[in-house]
Order: sequence, then structure tokens, then C-alpha cells
Amino acid sequence: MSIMVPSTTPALITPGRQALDSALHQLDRAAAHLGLDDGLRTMLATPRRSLTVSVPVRREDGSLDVVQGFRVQHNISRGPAKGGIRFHPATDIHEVTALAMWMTWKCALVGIPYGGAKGGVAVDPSQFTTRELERLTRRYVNEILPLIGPEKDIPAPDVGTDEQTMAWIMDTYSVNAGYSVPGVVTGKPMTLGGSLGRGGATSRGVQIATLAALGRSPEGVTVAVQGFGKVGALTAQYLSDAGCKVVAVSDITGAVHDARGLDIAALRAHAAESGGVHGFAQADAMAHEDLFELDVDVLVPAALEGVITEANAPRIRARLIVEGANGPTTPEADEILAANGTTVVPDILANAGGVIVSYLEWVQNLQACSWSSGDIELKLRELMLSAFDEVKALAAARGLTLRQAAHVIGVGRVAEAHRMRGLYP
Ligand SMILES: NC(=O)C1=CN([C@@H]2O[C@H](COP(=O)(O)OP(=O)(O)OC[C@H]3O[C@@H](n4cnc5c(N)ncnc54)[C@H](OP(=O)(O)O)[C@@H]3O)[C@@H](O)[C@H]2O)C=CC1
Ligand SMILES: O=C(O)CCC(=O)C(=O)O
Repeated sequence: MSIMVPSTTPALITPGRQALDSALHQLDRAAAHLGLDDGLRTMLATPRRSLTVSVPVRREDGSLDVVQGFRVQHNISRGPAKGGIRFHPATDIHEVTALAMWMTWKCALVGIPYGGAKGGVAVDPSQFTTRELERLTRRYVNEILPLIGPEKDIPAPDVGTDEQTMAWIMDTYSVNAGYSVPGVVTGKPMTLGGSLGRGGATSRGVQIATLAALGRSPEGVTVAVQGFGKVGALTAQYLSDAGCKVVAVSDITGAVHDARGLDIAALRAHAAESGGVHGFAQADAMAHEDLFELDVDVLVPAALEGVITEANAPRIRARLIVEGANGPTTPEADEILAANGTTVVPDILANAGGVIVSYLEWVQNLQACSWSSGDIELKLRELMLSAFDEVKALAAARGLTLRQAAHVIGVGRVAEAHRMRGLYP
């Protein structure tokens, strides 16, 4: 059987298509390791539901833009579909499919009762006013309304979206339902049923995974972080709070470096005020691409896919890479890193803190209750560390990389759910 994804010619290979190729490659490796038959492997390679929508948006000057939006439910065999919504100009159906597939394995790996989904709208949110973004979000939600719901598919923030976007999604869905439905979306503001700890959850999870992988005192451990958005900025903060020396960070405006360790709180204040890390007076500017090749102990990619490739992997000096972003490392780079003895804590493990606390938020919404930040932190730590230990043990027992082991566990659990449900003939 063949995989049901649109074909492309080499000239049309987008970053999104490359991300999907990486995801399919990882699935193939895991399926071979698990001895899955070809039919089941094909089911797992194919999204369950995939919706492309046109989203008209009235601009402030009265003109009308029409942008493309997507929602892909990769798998729902273990529970409702779950995954963020991305607003980024380069997003396409292939990227959203890859991200949805990674959500499926991530939820299975950390043992929360969800399938995997992702959404995207192909826009640059920085080019839209807040009112335009609100209109765009509401129209996109109306277009994907048949797919989403607290028992069907629960969106959350991702690149270019935030808790305000989630509030508009919750409101649009609720107005259509005729009553308030907080559980339709996670990563909401606290006033609408959001959870304590969700804002920093992905970064807290990256911190937990980093410290677990280091296996030694973090005091003085040097770190470089690519991306200074919701995940990157708080990852830098939490690692710095834990005693690490974050010596370089970057965002789309530039990269900054200080070998003595950056003052992350001051840098966050500067970025909030000026729109990015560029121009931070207490550090030196550096070229974006040089950040990957710094002589640091830990590298945290926390921006987009496909940034660690066969071109720069041979020059990476960090002994530990912890993937805050989804899909930052290509399969070719993975091989080079493994041959060089670099440990990679893979995305579906390292950045699972976000969806773990989303799950806790959803459970609170369904039960109409709220838990303390201590309860949330404890559960997050427990789920992160038990998944980390499982992955590490399997990797050691079978001679796999941490990524291969994580995929074997995640894919294996989803395959088992299919078998038990008898979803395939
Ligand atoms: N938010 C979440 O809960 C979760 C997010 N993730 C993943 O984490 C990653 C980051 O997401 P998130 O922080 O939410 O997104 P944000 O939109 O909040 O931040 C993205 C950051 O990446 C920066 N960036 C984009 N392109 C580049 C580049 N070429 N070089 C350097 N920096 C760049 C952006 O810069 P600028 O702001 O200047 O544009 C911004 O700082 C994504 O891969 C996402 O899928 C994973 C799990 C959960
Ligand atoms: O919190 C969630 O539901 C999903 C977060 C997300 O999009 C991700 O883990 O990549």
C-alpha cells in the first residue's frame, strides 16, 4: 500500500514537505523495529482527517485577504485529537500533517489519553492588527468547527498564537454551542478556565528533560537557545534559574552572546519592549548560524523545523541537544550527531510538558475544578521523568538513540490501541 500524501516534484519541496518526510522516516524506523505489518504502518502514516480551508479576512483598509488554513487529525485511536494551532507564513498541509503525527507519538509516549492533531494558518501575524487577527481566528474556527470539540479535538497554542488566540477560539466555539465550553481549547487565560502552569509548561518540561539528561549538577553548564518566543525565552530563564549559564540566544531579529552568561530576565524585558533580542546592550551580537556551532554543553533549538541539518551537524560542539522545537533535526543530521556521540533528547519527549499541562487543564475544565500550581508541577515532573526513564532504559537495552526509543514506545502504544480496537481488518 502507498502512503496517501500529495505528491510533489523536487522543485516544489517545501520546508513542510521536508518535515513530513522526516516524520515518515522516523515512523518507518519505529515500525520496522516493532515489526508492524505494512497495512498498519500505512494507517499510521496516513492522517485520519485532514481539512484545508479558505479564510477570508477583512483588513483595516477595507480590502479582503484570503488565506489558507488547515486542521489535521493524525490519529484518534487513544482519545480525542490534541495539538496546537500555528500562525506562520510558511505553514502548509505537509508541515501540519508532520506536526500532527508527532503529537500522536508524544501523547502516547507520555501516557496521556489523546491522539494527535495540529492546525495552521498561513499568515505572518506580525503583519496583522489585533482586530484583524481576531477576525481571522474567529473565521478559521468557524471553518474547522465540525472537527473540534472537547471530546473530539482540542487545540492549543503553537508558533504565532497565544492565550488571546485561545480565548477567541473558546468564545467562537461557545457562541456556536450556545453555552460556555472551556474544554474545547487549552492554553487559555486563567479567567476563562486556563490552568496554572500552562504558560511555562513546555519550558519547564525542557528544563526537567535537560537536567535529567545532564545527570550532573547544572551549575555552570553552558547553554545556547535558538528561538526566544513562548518556549525559548522561558527555557532560557528556567535553565538559568537552575544554575546553567545561558551564553547565547536568538530570535528572528538576531542573536546575542555573552560568554559570562546572559541576564535572561533583563533580556526578556528588552525583547518585550523592543520586539526582539537584537540590540540588547549587555551582550555582543552574533550571526544566527554561529549559535549552533558554539562551544557549549547544551543546545536547545526552540524555533522551527529543519534547522539542524547535514550541513551544520558536523560542526555542532554541544554534547547534548534538547529539542524544545518540534522537528528541528533532520534524519541526516541525526545520523551525524549519533556517530559523533552527541545525545539528542527528542522533541516528542523534551517538549511534552506543554501538552501534559494542557491535559491537566482539560481535566480541570471537564471536572469544573482548579488545582494548585504545586499539584500541576508535581504531575508534570512525574509524567516527564517517567517517560524520560522509559526512553533511556529502552535505548540502553536495544542500542537505540533516544529518538528511536521514544518513537518505538510512542508508535508501539498507538499500534497496540489499533490492534485492541480492531480498527483495521
Ligand atoms: N507553545 C507550546 O506550547 C509548544 C511549542 N512547541 C514548539 O516549540 C517551538 C517554538 O514555539 P513557540 O515558542 O510556541 O513559538 P513562538 O511563536 O512563541 O516563538 C517562536 C520563536 O522562534 C523565533 N524564530 C523563528 N524563526 C527563527 C529563526 N530562523 N532563528 C531564530 N529564531 C527564530 C521567533 O522569533 P520572532 O519572535 O522574532 O519571530 C520566536 O522567538 C515550535 O517548534 C513549537 O511547535 C512544542 C511544544 C509546545
Ligand atoms: O498543548 C497542546 O495541546 C499541544 C502543544 C503542541 O502543539 C505541541 O506539543 O507541539
